[in-house]
Amino acid sequence: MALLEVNNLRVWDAHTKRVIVHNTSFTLEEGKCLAIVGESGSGKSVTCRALAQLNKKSLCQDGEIHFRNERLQILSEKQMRKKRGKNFCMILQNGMTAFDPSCKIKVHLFETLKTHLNWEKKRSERKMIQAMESVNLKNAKEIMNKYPHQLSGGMLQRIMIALALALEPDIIIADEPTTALDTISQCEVMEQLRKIRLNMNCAIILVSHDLGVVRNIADEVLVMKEGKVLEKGDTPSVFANPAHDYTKYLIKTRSTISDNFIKLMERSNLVKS
Ligand SMILES: Nc1ncnc2c1ncn2[C@@H]1O[C@H](COP(=O)(O)OP(=O)(O)OP(=O)(O)O)[C@@H](O)[C@H]1O
Repeated sequence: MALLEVNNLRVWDAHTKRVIVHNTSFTLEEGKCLAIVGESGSGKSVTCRALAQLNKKSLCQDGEIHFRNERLQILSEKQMRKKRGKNFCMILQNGMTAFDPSCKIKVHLFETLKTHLNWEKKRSERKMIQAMESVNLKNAKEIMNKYPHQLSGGMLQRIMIALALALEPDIIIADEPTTALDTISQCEVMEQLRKIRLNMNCAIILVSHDLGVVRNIADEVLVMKEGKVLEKGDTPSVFANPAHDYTKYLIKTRSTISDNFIKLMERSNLVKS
């Protein structure tokens, strides 16, 4: 049984009737990493948000999404809210937008852990210190007392990953989690994601423009263009024998950026053996 099964997912704009995601189907197995690739505007983020039913109200969706055989569309918003965080955890492009700028980091963290796990502050603090240390955030207590603008993009991204560690979700949906980061932080964030997966057997849906990273981390790849799935398959096969010219084009043009990145990972012994 697949952890997540998506059948004929379709998303459209209720006002313009424009279809943004066309009849998309895929499955995600327990503990596996599925990468969604495609150029800007191809519908990757809208697809990810549709899974967690987090698109704007002006976007409608149909099709079927089963999580552990449970059909998500029939759940109420309250039931769905419980699933987000505990079962699905989203790590977004820009950590800054995930946090309320007027609150200290700890407020967001403790509220999230209270909502999903019903933990009291003390327990949340203990768990977050442990999780933050495991993603190389030293002085966790001090960091939690800061406001988002007082921390770097890389730190905020790692805090989101630490929160995911604490929540122990079944699926992490990471939508271009390293876009806003410098190369060193990108490398660290990807490594942390891989660690989470290894240590918690957590499945990952990774949206990335960087085909070098995808090749390195993903078990399966889904190629999207103009809201349609052009190609999907296991990573080595897609890279060795891309069926579509568009996939060939992406592999050719989107892998070079990551050469330095891969070298850096190799140097730090972070590349998958
Ligand atoms: N709330 C919305 N209302 C109407 N159209 C939207 C909305 N959100 C996204 N779109 C449109 O849906 C299409 C797909 O957007 P999406 O953000 O999923 O692309 P993407 O592949 O993730 O791109 P990028 O790589 O740049 O993040 C785009 O044309 C975008 O303008």
